[in-house]
Parts: sequence; structure tokens; C-alpha cells
Amino acid sequence: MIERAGFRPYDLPLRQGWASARGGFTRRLGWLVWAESEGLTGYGDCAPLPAAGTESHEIAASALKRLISALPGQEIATALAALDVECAATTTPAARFALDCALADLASRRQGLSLRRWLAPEAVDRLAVNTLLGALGQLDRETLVAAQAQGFRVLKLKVGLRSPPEDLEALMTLMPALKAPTTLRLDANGAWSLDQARWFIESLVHTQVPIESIEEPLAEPTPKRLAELQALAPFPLALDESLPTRLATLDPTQLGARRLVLKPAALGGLNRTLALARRAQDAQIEVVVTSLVESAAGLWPTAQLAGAIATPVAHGLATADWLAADLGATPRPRAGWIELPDRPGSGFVPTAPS
Ligand SMILES: O=C(O)CCC(=O)c1ccccc1C(=O)O
Ligand SMILES: [Mg+2]
Repeated sequence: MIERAGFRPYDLPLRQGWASARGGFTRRLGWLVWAESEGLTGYGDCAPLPAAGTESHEIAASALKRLISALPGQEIATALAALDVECAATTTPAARFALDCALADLASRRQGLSLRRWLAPEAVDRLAVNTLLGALGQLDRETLVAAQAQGFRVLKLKVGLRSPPEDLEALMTLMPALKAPTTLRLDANGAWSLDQARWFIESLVHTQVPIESIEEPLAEPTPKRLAELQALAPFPLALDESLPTRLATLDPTQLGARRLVLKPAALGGLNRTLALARRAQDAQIEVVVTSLVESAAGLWPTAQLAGAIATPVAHGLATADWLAADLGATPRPRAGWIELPDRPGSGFVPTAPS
């Protein structure tokens, strides 16, 4: 039975400003959520980011208050099941993710299982991850060389902050610094019209720039437009922040794109993201799991989910270094991989007593 539950706000500064075609931020604000049962504590993180498809902080705060006050006296399994009824993932995904993680952390600790194996017995222990180098226009050669020296094989860059020709020229300039098998993952965050995206992709195809994928190329990503673009691209196009709004009616075979970027904090929880991943994979659609640049309390369960999904594609989980301070130790990439520990639960342990 859950005896106590609570949440407290956090405000973590970034080491450097985050920039994307959908705007940026310089700090991450959220809440550490916890639930206690029989001497164990489970943790979750609620860190809304409306640009990524979550609710606002105001809406998340009132949902958290309501959901957390209902926990004491409930069994963990009952509370988990109640989330499906009482908390619409479509309207409050970040709040639902936080509660879901706290309860799943608690349940898996109780069973002595890592969260990933509690989610899926066939979970893997190692995750390939990309590094995120920020906006293409601000990137220098040294950063590109250093990221490869650290062992990253997929380097992610934000594009669409300037015109497509400027972005293309910057890529051509950087290309000599790329050593095989390093590839670039580009994220346009919905910056382009169909004509701009077509021009950019067709131009790229004539260069030798090794592109791994492009996330959210289109301002209006209808399946028809995406399919037209995808037919031009020898690499996957991916849907990311346009996904949460379409979740209710989502048929993975009808998206027009070959890849989905899954952010469990924007999709409303671990199990429902895992279910979506399975449906996508059954339809030959690749999936990638990424963080919301939230605290370690959210990054750990997100990485555990990626372990449960078990795909070879690099995940966007190397985001801990964007934060100048954190709530606990973070999953650390080494040579382009995150090695998940065997200990029970998500792996998150808060550094200071709250
Ligand atoms: O994919 C990654 O490497 C990190 C996650 C990431 O880029 C991201 C983080 C917060 C909000 C939006 C995005 C994005 O992919 O657009
Ligand atoms: Mg993205």
C-alpha cells in the first residue's frame, strides 16, 4: 500500500541556451514526484515542455496535485490502473508520465527488477545514443571533432533556424570534419514548407553529407506530404512533436514517415509508449526514444524504456550534460553507449534529501 506521496518544484539552469526552430529555453522547470510504500520510494519527473507536445506548467501542476492526493491508501497496481481512467494522456501527458514513472519505479523495486525488465523481460542493457550538438549555425569544427573523439557515431544538429541554402552550405563546410562511420541526424522542428523541404532533401542527395535521418521536416506534416518527401530521401524522415496530437487516431502504417521519435513524457507514460513502439515496429517503422532534457528523475525511466524497446537505432538520451545542475546522478554515455545498471527500479537516486 502507498503510505505517502508528494512533489516539489525544481528549477535547473542549462549550461548553454537551447535553440530550435520551435524556440528555445535556458532552464528547465519541473517537479520531482515521489510515492512511498513499505520502506521503498519511487520517483518520477514532471517537466512540461509545450513546444514538444506537453501541457503547460499550470495545467500540469493542478493535475499533479489532484493525482498525488489520491495515492495514499491505494495499492500500487490499483493506482497504476487508475491512471488510465483518471488521467487523459492526451491532455496531461507530462503529469501522467511523472505518476506512471513513480509507480513503476516503486513496483519494479518491490519485485527486485530493473524497470526495463519489469516493462519487458527481453530488455537490453546497452543503448546506442546520439549526442546533441545544438543549432547548426553555431557549430564549429572543433565541437564536431570532439564529439567523434568521445565515441559518438550519430551527431544531432538543429536545422531550420536559418534558410535551407544557409543550412546546406554550413553542412558542406563541416563535412570534411566527419569521419566514417559518423552520420548526422538533423532536426528541423517543423521549420519548412513542402517546397523548402523538397529542395533541401534533393540538394542533400547530391552531396556526400552522411545523413542518418531528419526529424519533423514539415510545418504541416500531413501523411501525403511526408510520403512524397520520404520517397525522395534515402534516409528515414521522423515524426516527433507532431505525434502527441495525433495519438488517438494514429495508424503507424499511414504516417508517410519511416521513423517515430518517442518522448514518453510527451506521450503520457512508459507502458503506452512501449505499446506504440511495438505497433510501429510491427509496421516496419523505426522508433527512437528521446528525453525532454528533463532532470535525472525523468531521464532514468526514459532510458529504461529504451532498454525495454530494444532497438539498435541511437536514442536521444545523452542530454544530461545540457543541465548545469541535476537532482541526482545521471545515465552517462561512454563511447556513444549508455550502459544500464542491474539494480532494481529506474536507477534514479536523489542526491539531497528533499
Ligand atoms: O534527440 C535528442 O538527442 C534529445 C532530445 C531532443 O532533441 C529534444 C528535447 C526536447 C525537446 C525537443 C527535442 C527534439 O527532438 O526536438
Ligand atoms: Mg525532434
